[in-house]
Amino acid sequence: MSNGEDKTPKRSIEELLKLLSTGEKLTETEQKQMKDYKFWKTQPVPSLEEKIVTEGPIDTSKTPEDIPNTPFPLLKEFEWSTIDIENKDQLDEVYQLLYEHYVEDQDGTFRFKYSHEFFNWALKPPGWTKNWHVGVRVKDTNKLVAFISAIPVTLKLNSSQKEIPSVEINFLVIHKKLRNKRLAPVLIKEITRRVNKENIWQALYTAGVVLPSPLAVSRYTHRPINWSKLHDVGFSHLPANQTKAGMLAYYALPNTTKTPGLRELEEKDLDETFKLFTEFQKRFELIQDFTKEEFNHWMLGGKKDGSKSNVIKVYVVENEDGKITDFFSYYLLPFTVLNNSQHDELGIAYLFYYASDSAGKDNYKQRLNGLMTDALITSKQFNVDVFNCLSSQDNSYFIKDAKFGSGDGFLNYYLFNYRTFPMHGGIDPKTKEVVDDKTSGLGVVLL
Ligand SMILES: CCCCCCCCCCCCCC(=O)SCCNC(=O)CCNC(=O)[C@H](O)C(C)(C)COP(=O)(O)OP(=O)(O)OC[C@H]1O[C@@H](n2cnc3c(N)ncnc32)[C@H](O)[C@@H]1OP(=O)(O)O
Repeated sequence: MSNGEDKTPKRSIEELLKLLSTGEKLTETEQKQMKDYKFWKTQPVPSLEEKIVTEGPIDTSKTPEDIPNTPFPLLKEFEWSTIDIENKDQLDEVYQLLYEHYVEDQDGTFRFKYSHEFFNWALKPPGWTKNWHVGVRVKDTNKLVAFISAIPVTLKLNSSQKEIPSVEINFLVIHKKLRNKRLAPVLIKEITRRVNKENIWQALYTAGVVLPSPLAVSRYTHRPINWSKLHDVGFSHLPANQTKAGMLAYYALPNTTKTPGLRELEEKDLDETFKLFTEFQKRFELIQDFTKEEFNHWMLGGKKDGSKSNVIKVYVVENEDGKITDFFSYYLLPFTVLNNSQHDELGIAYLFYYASDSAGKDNYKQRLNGLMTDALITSKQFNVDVFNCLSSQDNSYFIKDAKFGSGDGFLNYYLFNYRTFPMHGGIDPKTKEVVDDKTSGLGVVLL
């Protein structure tokens, strides 16, 4: 390290990704056996060693009437609190809890910089209900110390073409001081109760930790956009045989996009883009079966007043005949950087949904590479420093060529109360390396 450089310990970019995958270590958790999952072994999920022979729901015995009307008991110091995220103060409390406790960063240097706009997008898709934004408070002080959320989704498995009314579970968080006290199972049971009461029996969720039992595993990859800033904040180290100038040159991107007809999505494009997307999604084994209304929500960032979203960015390609042939989208969720003299924020983009009518054709790989390079280029104007994507979807067609590097964070995908055959998550099951040019089974993107 040269004189005058920041004293922040240098983290490899791999460690950044680990951080983004909520800091779980695969090797430790992998060793845990089914009998050790005291909570999960009681739940309707496939066990770790189970060979799936038929797909379908696990427990079909219950009806909403069988489900208790009252919340699960909590220790007497705590109480349940349904969070009204339309109330600014309550939304602030969720923000604060996630800001301080969601990311497992040992020295507390990096934190997700959520915004109200982000939550309005993530937690309020069509059909959302306040009842599924579940908090736990300390009775004495009213302090919010835990949270879990569900949003309604319809899932579809290519194998059966069956629609599965479900929820997506996300933003499970417990205050650091209340960890390892078995509160997570109580939160999970309570959200299950609330969802079951609405006659929904399946859920999709992802986690860095290995639980019984992942239906697929994918890997985080990241593409430096502003390498020198990543280096400044300690995310990227300089490889021994490289110079800073060499790294900058390697990751340099043009200022203008290359795909003819590429432009930002406008509301008038939504119908056509939705059709293109729905067709494209048939490639994958597990998808969210979006309604038009849901698609509009996710693409417009939940904005109803026609103003532009600061969270989700969507671009379409319109050909010479005025037809939408491709689109891509990514969302922005920056990190706040603490204790750094040069930077207080790190811009991070996450690849979201995309589609191309060249899928399955000879030029598909080339087309996708062009589109993703354009995605990287467009992201510069939103101060993105690193662009992330998983090895899911068709991402292995461009990850390597577009200079995404593999992180050591992995993301496990789970279905609650449903058995499916294992799906390809874009990595080699043995080496865990991102494969080349192979459609994964995963057509779902969770925030
Ligand atoms: C039909 C409707 C169904 C709806 C529900 C569907 C299921 C939804 C499932 C939730 C999907 C969430 C999706 C996301 O949001 S994934 C993001 C999770 N959040 C974080 O990583 C933020 C930082 N960490 C924390 O806040 C805590 O460490 C959490 C809250 C994660 C655990 O708190 P804590 O560390 O204090 O532990 P405990 O003593 O209370 O409890 C220990 C038990 O909890 C099991 N555990 C640990 N981590 C997870 C995890 N990420 N998913 C599921 N289970 C998990 C663990 O194996 C053990 O069970 P078992 O090993 O003994 O069996």
